[in-house]
Amino acid sequence: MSLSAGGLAYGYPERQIGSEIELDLKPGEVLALLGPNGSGKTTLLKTLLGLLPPKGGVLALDGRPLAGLSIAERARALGYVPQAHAGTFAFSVFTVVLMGRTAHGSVFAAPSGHDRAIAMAMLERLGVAKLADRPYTQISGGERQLVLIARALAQEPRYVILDEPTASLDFGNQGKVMVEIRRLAAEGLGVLFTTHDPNQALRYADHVLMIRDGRVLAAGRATELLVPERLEELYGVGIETIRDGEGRVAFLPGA
Ligand SMILES: Nc1ncnc2c1ncn2[C@@H]1O[C@H](COP(=O)(O)OP(=O)(O)OP(=O)(O)O)[C@@H](O)[C@H]1O
Repeated sequence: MSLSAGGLAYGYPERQIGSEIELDLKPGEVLALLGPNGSGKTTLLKTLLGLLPPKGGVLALDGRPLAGLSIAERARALGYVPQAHAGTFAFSVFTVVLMGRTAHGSVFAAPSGHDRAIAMAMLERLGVAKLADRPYTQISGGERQLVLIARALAQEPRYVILDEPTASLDFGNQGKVMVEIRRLAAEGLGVLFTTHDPNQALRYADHVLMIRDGRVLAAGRATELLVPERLEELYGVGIETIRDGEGRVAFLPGA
């Protein structure tokens, strides 16, 4: 069981962004994807989700080629939390989360009581149940991010893919979301997230995939890969390492 890519080339119709990507995300595991701006992280996520067709190589979900799965099968397996943008339509927050349930029913069927209960439970889990009746267009960027996570979880997927899930969150909510990510893995989901913060990857991810210019720079266990030399190579800046008395480290950019 895994979400895997082998020799994957990916990009847009007119433009290849990355190639030779090897990736294997197992249930119960957290994988952090790190790379400089424009290195191809979001495009890779969209390819793993089946939103962009691969330009080469193999993509498989639990051993089956991703391209052979129906949209509904994919939606039941893979939850996606995109970077939060202001919505166009003033659906209520509750309706946005309820949309995550369409993966489990007919697009035309009315949501069941069970669907509504799950949507509300996920809003509560993310601490935003009080926003349920508010228009999605009239909540803050950070609140939108939490609502999008609730929507992905309402899908009850086996894998969750999050694009910079903490980018617009305050310090407290960053911690809350990262703890939630660990909790999802403990419940058996495979979790893949992108981040610009190596400290977050070190603290919350089991494995790390570093990409630069669409190529794998390094892949492996977070504790082994997240060292200053490697981060300097990835980001092209000096890195300062802070250590506490118990051997824990944190990194600061621009040393
Ligand atoms: N729709 C598109 N068509 C063509 N090229 C695109 C498109 N969207 C993004 N790109 C290009 O693809 C490359 C990778 O972009 P991508 O968004 O995947 O990077 P990223 O690593 O997620 O960046 P960031 O950390 O800044 O969010 C960039 O050069 C970008 O300009």
